[in-house]
Amino acid sequence: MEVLKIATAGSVDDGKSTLIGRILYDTKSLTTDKLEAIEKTSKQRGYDYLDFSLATDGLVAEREQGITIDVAHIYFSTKKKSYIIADTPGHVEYTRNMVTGASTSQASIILIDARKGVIEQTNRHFFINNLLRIKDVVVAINKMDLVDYSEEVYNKIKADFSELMSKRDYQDQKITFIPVSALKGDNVVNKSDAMPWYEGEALLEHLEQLDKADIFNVGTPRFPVQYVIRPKTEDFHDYRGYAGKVYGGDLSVGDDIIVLPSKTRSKIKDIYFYDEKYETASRRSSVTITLENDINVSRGDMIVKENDLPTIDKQFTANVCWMDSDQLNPGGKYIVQHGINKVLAKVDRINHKINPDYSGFEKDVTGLEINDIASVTFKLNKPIFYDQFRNHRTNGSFILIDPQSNNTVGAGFIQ
Ligand SMILES: Nc1nc2c(ncn2[C@@H]2O[C@H](COP(=O)(O)OP(=O)(O)OP(=O)(O)O)[C@@H](O)[C@H]2O)c(=O)[nH]1
Repeated sequence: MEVLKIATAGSVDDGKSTLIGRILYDTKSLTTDKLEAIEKTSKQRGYDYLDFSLATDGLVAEREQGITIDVAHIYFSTKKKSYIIADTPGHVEYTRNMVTGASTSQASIILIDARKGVIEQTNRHFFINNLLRIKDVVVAINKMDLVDYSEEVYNKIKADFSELMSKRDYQDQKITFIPVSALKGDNVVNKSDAMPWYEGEALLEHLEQLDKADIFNVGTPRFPVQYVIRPKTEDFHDYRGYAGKVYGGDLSVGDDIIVLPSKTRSKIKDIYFYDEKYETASRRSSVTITLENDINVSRGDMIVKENDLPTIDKQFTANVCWMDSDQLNPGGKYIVQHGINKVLAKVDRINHKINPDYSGFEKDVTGLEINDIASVTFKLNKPIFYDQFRNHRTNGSFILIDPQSNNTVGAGFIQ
């Protein structure tokens, strides 16, 4: 079943927990004991409604105590899709968590409290959605019940948000505005009668009809070889299979390919999934490939289509989100982990720091602090095969590892 990962980030009390709880409740994804606990606690607190924010309370409590949870993941399914909601707090000190949550998401929900409208955190959240090329963004204007379901309020927020949209550099992003009340359930899973002026879909209806082709970057296939399979048995004497996952596009039997870095040419002979043969390996599937020619392919090599090569270089510039309490400085040495390859890299220069609220750039920066986002140029001690992040999310991104502590200290998106 298709899996859709959605990033959410919001500021305190805009109703994110209630919205997620409402989705879980209306899709019947809550367990009976959880539901009973919500009913009981809501009653004890004297509410005449169910407090759905309690559905994600366990996660919230953990986060407040500072235990383990950086990004909480919530799972539910409908008949059509499986969903993963990556839930992060929206404050500036959580920028790195937002980046982590959003970097693997295909869609995102930006929540706005109808009474407050567009606030600073809305800017930051939208900026990260742009930086990470999230294709489908839902702007959910919540608490509509508290503004008398007013079309005027909705239109004003929509107009303010559209001003933000004029600042973004990623124009392919689809933005959908939905007026909701998470508490009352208006336009969350079910379409509401309270806002007859709104002609669009309810939030979940919108997510349900998102087409794979629209939200995933489909195009250029990249196949990093994770493992070379050479069974030394009589039956499979000449067998050499290359196991890995196809990223970004499909590969088919008969495709003319090139193996990097050797640039040897061949053709795809067979594609196996377990012991079944397939004509095509679609994007994100894990398969074993065999080639027509007997050539030398090792773990860490990449199989790509002949007419569609990535950049092969020892230098690149990337937008980096710095995640460590020690500064990143020019001259600093880190390990770039790009796919399964690890290469030693040196920070050549910090080009500029980017203010994540769309207030511009800062030049002449001497170091990056935790949660900073900046354009950084790296020099590597051997070439890697990369794409621009805008064209290929997997092959255009990497993590930075501190060679001493082995900690992940940053995430990067190649420009
Ligand atoms: N009237 C009304 N109240 C809402 C709505 N959505 C949320 N609330 C209330 O707003 C308050 C905050 O909601 P939460 O869901 O806890 O907000 P949150 O954004 O998850 O807050 P944090 O977890 O603290 O970040 C609660 O009292 C909710 O009952 C809504 O659509 N209408």
